[in-house]
Amino acid sequence: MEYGNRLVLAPMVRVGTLPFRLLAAQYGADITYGEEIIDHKLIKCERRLNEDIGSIDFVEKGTHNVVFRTCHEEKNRVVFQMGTSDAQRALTAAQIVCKDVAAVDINMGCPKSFSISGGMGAALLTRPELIHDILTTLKRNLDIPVTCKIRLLKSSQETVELAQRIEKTGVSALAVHGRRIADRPRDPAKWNEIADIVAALSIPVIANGDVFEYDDFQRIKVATGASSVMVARGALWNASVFSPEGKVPWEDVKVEYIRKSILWDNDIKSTKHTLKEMIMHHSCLGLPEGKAVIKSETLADLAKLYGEEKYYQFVRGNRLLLKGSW
Ligand SMILES: Cc1cc2nc3c(=O)[nH]c(=O)nc-3n(C[C@H](O)[C@H](O)[C@H](O)COP(=O)(O)O)c2cc1C
Repeated sequence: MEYGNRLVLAPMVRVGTLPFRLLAAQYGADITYGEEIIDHKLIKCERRLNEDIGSIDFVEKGTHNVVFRTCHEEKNRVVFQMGTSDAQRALTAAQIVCKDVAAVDINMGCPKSFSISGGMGAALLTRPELIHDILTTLKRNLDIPVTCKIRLLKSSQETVELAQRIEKTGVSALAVHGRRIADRPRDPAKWNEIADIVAALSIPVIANGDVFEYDDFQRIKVATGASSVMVARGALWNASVFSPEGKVPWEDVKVEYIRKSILWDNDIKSTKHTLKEMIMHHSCLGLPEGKAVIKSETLADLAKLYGEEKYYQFVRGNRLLLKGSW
């Protein structure tokens, strides 16, 4: 996997499932991260080939609960992001998916109490020995690239020192979200502090924070010196942000996303969540469209709401025929 000069879809919980990753790739994303999945959860899963839709599913044993779904088409660009606080457990989990993904990334930036109380996400930032243990264990035992994603520490110097320690573990790249743990999404990302890290490291740094337009890719590259850029909210609100030809209207992106959700039989909760985020940004959930999305219980309901019943029926009726084109 090449980490230089890439446009990257950021990991996003409940958003970054297979249809959204394929959507971002269709518009130009080179690397697409999956949503963070906790190691404990993955360890309970078994790999199943889903003959009906042509996907590879990691399903909680004894259930039909799909924890991670991928497909052959994205094998060379999908990054599995994991939440962990333990090297051995992280390895056991990574070994379950490593043959079906392009790379494994460890989330070291999540500030949510769920992550912190479990010693995961941003909690790792204060434990460099544990970071070292996790990354070197994965690196030694996996044949695919290992990376991690961090936030900024209190001072630029502290972040640079940590980044240098991370580089020494042999990771292939480092993604840096240019905010501190206590910062809110509305606080501006500190591109200048990402620049300090880029200057101090030899491995590719993936700059992340406040990219909303295609032109911002160039702006953040110039400001940070990073050649690769990661986008979260800009992509969530309009996945065509990756397109050099400029954005297409968000309504069109939305319908394309619904079609992909139908095609890949996405978890309705994920599809609804993603649609709600789009609608909240561009319109208002209190209007009829938002209310109808909230009320929808199945992909069939959403297909009906957006006039995609024919497509829904076509996909249901032609699964076997379509498989050849996946
Ligand atoms: C809906 C949503 C879900 C997110 N989930 C994750 C996640 O699973 N793992 C992670 O490392 N960061 C997660 N983040 C943080 C983003 O990956 C990214 O670092 C942050 O939003 C800053 O990028 P942006 O300014 O382009 O939004 C999430 C962000 C959003 C908006």
